[in-house]
Amino acid sequence: MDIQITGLCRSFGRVAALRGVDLTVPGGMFGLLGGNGAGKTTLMRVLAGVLAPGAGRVSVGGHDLASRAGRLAVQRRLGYLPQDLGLYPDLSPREFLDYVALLKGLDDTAARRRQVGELLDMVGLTEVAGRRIKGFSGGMRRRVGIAQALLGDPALLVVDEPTAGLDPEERVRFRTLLAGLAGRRTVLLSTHIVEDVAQTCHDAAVLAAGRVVYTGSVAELVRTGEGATWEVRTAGAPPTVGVVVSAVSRADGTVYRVVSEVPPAPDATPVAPSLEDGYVALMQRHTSAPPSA
Ligand SMILES: Nc1ncnc2c1ncn2[C@@H]1O[C@H](COP(=O)(O)OP(=O)(O)OP(=O)(O)O)[C@@H](O)[C@H]1O
Repeated sequence: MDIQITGLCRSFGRVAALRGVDLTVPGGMFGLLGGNGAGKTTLMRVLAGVLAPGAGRVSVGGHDLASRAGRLAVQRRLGYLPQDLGLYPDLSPREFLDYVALLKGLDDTAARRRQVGELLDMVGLTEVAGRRIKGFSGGMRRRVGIAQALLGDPALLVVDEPTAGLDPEERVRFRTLLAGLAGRRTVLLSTHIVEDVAQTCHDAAVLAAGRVVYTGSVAELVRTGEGATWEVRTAGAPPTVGVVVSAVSRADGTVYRVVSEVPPAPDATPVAPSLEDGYVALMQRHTSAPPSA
């Protein structure tokens, strides 16, 4: 289910959260990156029909979100995992999913139970399906969250910061689960964890201050860091030019990885960029460019 967004604006009082977003999401798994306050959650909430769009046009699977009929049509085919999904701690995942399925209008008891069972299986919670959610780890709770979003087999899955706060093992497991879901549906993954996008998405967009500053392939975003990623070995002070993205301390000094348009030190060595380097280079160029109207 493709998404076409043109000139989308959305404000909260005097705060302009989205300031003319133009974006096309073709399908498959698509990453939406951006720092705190960039507008990611606002965009997700507009797409999920939780917030009405301000100015601009948003079309999802050919349905225009400006009309109530369009929003309803999209909501029927959309699953949403918000950043702060409230789970009922005293329910088991089976009870919780059954409850959400009822709210979503799955009235046929046998079909509902079958679907809940299949989803519990898909997210790897069958063995704990009868236990109370309150004893679950962060990763298990997110898996309950993704299962509720998948009720009704939506063609579009909108997932907001799903791996924040998870330990590395849970994070890897959760993002692999998401990537597997993208086979036959569109998954829009909003995150500020660059590595999650690097490992799961072919295409991505970057939001900054309510605008799209990059949209295209992840490989191309990595290339933004080419010629601007360096290593500096020193026993002295850290480089003051560019952005230090990592510092590995060793017995003979520290190796700094630096993103900078110019060599950050006379003996700096150019290195191949990662997605994080490309992202930092993009943000650097964006913030040093004169503001557009
Ligand atoms: N309900 C609201 N009322 C007032 N301001 C809001 C509201 N929601 C978002 N904002 C503001 O809009 C801007 C964009 O916020 P948003 O939550 O969309 O960004 P984000 O990219 O998701 O950030 P984060 O990664 O921190 O969640 C911020 O300045 C935020 O303070």
